[in-house]
Amino acid sequence: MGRRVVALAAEDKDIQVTAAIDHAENGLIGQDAGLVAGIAALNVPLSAEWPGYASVVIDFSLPIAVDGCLARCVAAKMPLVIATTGLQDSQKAAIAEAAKLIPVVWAPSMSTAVNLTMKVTQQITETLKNVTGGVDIEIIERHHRFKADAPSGTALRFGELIAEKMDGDVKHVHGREGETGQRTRNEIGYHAVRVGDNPGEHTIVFAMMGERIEINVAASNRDCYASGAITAAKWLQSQPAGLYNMFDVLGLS
Ligand SMILES: NC(=O)C1=CN([C@@H]2O[C@H](COP(=O)(O)OP(=O)(O)OC[C@H]3O[C@@H](n4cnc5c(N)ncnc54)[C@H](OP(=O)(O)O)[C@@H]3O)[C@@H](O)[C@H]2O)C=CC1
Ligand SMILES: O=C(O)C1=N[C@H](C(=O)O)C[C@H](O)C1
Repeated sequence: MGRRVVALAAEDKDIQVTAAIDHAENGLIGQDAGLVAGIAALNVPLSAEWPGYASVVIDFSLPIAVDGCLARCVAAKMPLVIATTGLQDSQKAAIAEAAKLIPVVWAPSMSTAVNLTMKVTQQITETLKNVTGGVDIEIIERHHRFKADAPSGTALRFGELIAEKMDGDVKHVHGREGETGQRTRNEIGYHAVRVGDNPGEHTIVFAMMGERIEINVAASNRDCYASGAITAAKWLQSQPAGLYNMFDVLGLS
């Protein structure tokens, strides 16, 4: 993702890429970030050192890197867009604390299509939750074989948003195996598929007795996430300290 963010940001006349950060052991440290991204040289070396200041920071990394990134941004008062998924609850709490001091956009999917689909699935849930015979809601996500976390942050967010619209306690069930017994009413099932180079696909199934709806939202490539993060970064620069998500950025709140 870092490569695509650099490449798309470099094409944007309103953006100057001033730093590209990775960890010190990365074999590409010292090489030009533009060349690493497959575009012309930017005269910005990929570095493990943070700049003193940048007007906004975009983080696509690993959970282990997020705490340090957050600390740097708070110390230098830099607005931060966090796209990394698979975070621990303690890290989510740290993000909320940091957002009291700096503006933060945090979202498991920067894609416009995904965020719109989240709204649609909430609407469907509200309409179907008390349908005669009941509705079973399951979330199937597909991603590339390199993905390190499961289920995807986006699938979990779909589940949270859908659960907000259901009545009573919701049980989140991750995969099924063995003598599971019959499906209970108030559960949401999650299924993580890892295949080839899939850039991200989510299918939300609303199944009733006799008919069903399946909503599928799929990326053709990863640029929807990179350009969404860039849109978020531009928007964030004029916001006060606070915790925002892509609904806020896209005007869907
Ligand atoms: N919100 C969204 O829309 C999207 C979110 N994501 C999420 O973004 C994250 C990154 O995805 P992706 O680019 O595919 O993953 P990659 O593993 O390809 O990239 C992660 C990068 O972070 C680097 N890194 C590791 N540790 C550190 C550190 N301490 N400081 C700085 N950089 C570090 C890695 O370096 P090295 O390879 O040397 O370890 C690597 O270059 C994932 O959590 C993914 O789920 C992805 C797409 C969209
Ligand atoms: O790792 C990925 O590739 C993606 N991760 C995000 C997630 O976990 O939801 C977003 C997108 O689906 C791509």
